[in-house]
Amino acid sequence: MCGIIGIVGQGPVNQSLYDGLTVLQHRGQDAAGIVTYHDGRLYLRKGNGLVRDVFRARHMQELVGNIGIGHVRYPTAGSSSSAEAQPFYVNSPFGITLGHNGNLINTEALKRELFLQDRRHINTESDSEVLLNIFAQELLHQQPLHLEPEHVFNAVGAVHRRCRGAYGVVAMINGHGIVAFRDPYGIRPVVYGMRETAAGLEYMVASESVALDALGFKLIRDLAPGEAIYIDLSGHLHTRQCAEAPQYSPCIFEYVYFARPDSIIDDVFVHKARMRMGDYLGRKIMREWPDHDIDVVIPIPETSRTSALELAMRLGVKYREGFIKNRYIARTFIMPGQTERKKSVRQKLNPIGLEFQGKNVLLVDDSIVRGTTSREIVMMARDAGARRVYFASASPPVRYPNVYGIDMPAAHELIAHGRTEQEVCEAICADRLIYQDLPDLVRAVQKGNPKLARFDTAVFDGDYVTGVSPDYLAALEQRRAEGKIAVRVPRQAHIDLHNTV
Ligand SMILES: O=P(O)(O)OC[C@H]1O[C@H](OP(=O)(O)OP(=O)(O)O)[C@H](O)[C@@H]1O
Ligand SMILES: NC(=O)CC[C@H](N)C(=O)O
Ligand SMILES: [Mg+2]
Repeated sequence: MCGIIGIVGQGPVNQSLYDGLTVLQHRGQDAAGIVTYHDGRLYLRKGNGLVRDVFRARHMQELVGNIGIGHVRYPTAGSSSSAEAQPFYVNSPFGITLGHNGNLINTEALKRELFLQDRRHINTESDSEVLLNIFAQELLHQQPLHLEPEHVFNAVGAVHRRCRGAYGVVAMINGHGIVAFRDPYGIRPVVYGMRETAAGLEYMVASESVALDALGFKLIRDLAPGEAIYIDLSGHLHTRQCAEAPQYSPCIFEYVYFARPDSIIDDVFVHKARMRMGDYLGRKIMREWPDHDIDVVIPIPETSRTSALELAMRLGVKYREGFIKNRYIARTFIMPGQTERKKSVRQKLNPIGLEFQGKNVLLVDDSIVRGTTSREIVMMARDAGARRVYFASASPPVRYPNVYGIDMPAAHELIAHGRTEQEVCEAICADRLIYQDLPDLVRAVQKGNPKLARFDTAVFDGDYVTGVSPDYLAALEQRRAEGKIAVRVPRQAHIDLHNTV
């Protein structure tokens, strides 16, 4: 899950882009990038690391201009190499830079087309570079001498026809403006807003509303699935539905884990959705285990806190922050590489012994994916003296790969794949395991916006909104096993094509 941002301002945007990216950091920790435009030139800085590590004062000073875009990356294609950090750049037509959140599922076919039909060279394994070139090629097809919104929207329409998969995109067209769009299913989120300044109105697009809040922008609305927004250099805003048959199906995992709780996505407060997840899970426990002997509910920080508190209230059981999180360790799940993830769980969380000693504890997490966290944490609870360790997951068993921008392309990595709930319980060494039911998860989100008739719930039920062939999934599994997807590349051990130092 990456984070994207774009600002058309009335003054320098470098600091606002930087600040916005730090607020979106939870969506991608592996690489970050900003590109600005000033007086006919683009200024790009990108590299591996957290936002605070990638941009030094000397870079910030060089990122001049009143318009720019930014990206934080969590790789789901190619490798973690800085050559695949975003925004990507292509020089024709106009000079376009692009940041992408999501994942394409027809990358290889598009890459072939780009070469055979358009003689375009793709220099990395990143699907985002392919997406950029498709957009660029389609813009070129419009043969625009003077770029009009019409041309931009036609190009986005063609992207929708050619690209399959998930994409929330922000792109900057040199000398013209910023365009953002969402795939026809709206799998990945994109919002936009505005800020009034003494010099005039400024516009911003971002993956999550929390980035707008932090910069003092007022949320206008989400982009609809398939819709594009184009803000030109003089600050005029244009929007257009560019897809032929858009169908709202946002990714439900944004609500479970990815998004910040203080964001509003597709008119649903993430915080409230998580509260309802906790409440519904509490009701399930009361239904199925009315004579439970839980003494205390303990969340596994960070994300499960919201749902765990509601769950405890529903059960009428004490809620205690029994694990303390080291605030300097980042999110574990989005780290590339299982060794790094595993090590981080223990570094990140430490139990407060007295909350566990002699008690039957119910540990609550938002999800169990690979089981890295739950396995370790159950053991830590036992080591801390718990009598019985029960585990509850605010989402259902994750049994199927994700192909839309979450790095779980292979079913064999998922602890619940091919296992019954009882077998997962045994695998994580818990005394009892309770999962949320899928209809309850859907209800928890949908209650915030009843107009959302469908979600992408593929990781739970294998129903992919874009359709995915078994062959494609088998090939992914194979490529992952060969270490070819989101591969961890040692930092500094590569050479890349374009980057400012
Ligand atoms: O079963 P797993 O493969 O371990 O994945 C699931 C865990 O990973 C995430 O936590 P993470 O540490 O990434 O972020 P958080 O601090 O926001 O909870 C998520 O909240 C679960 O705790
Ligand atoms: N998580 C994402 O959104 C990843 C974007 C893109 N597929 C990449 O790997 O860079
Ligand atoms: Mg967690």
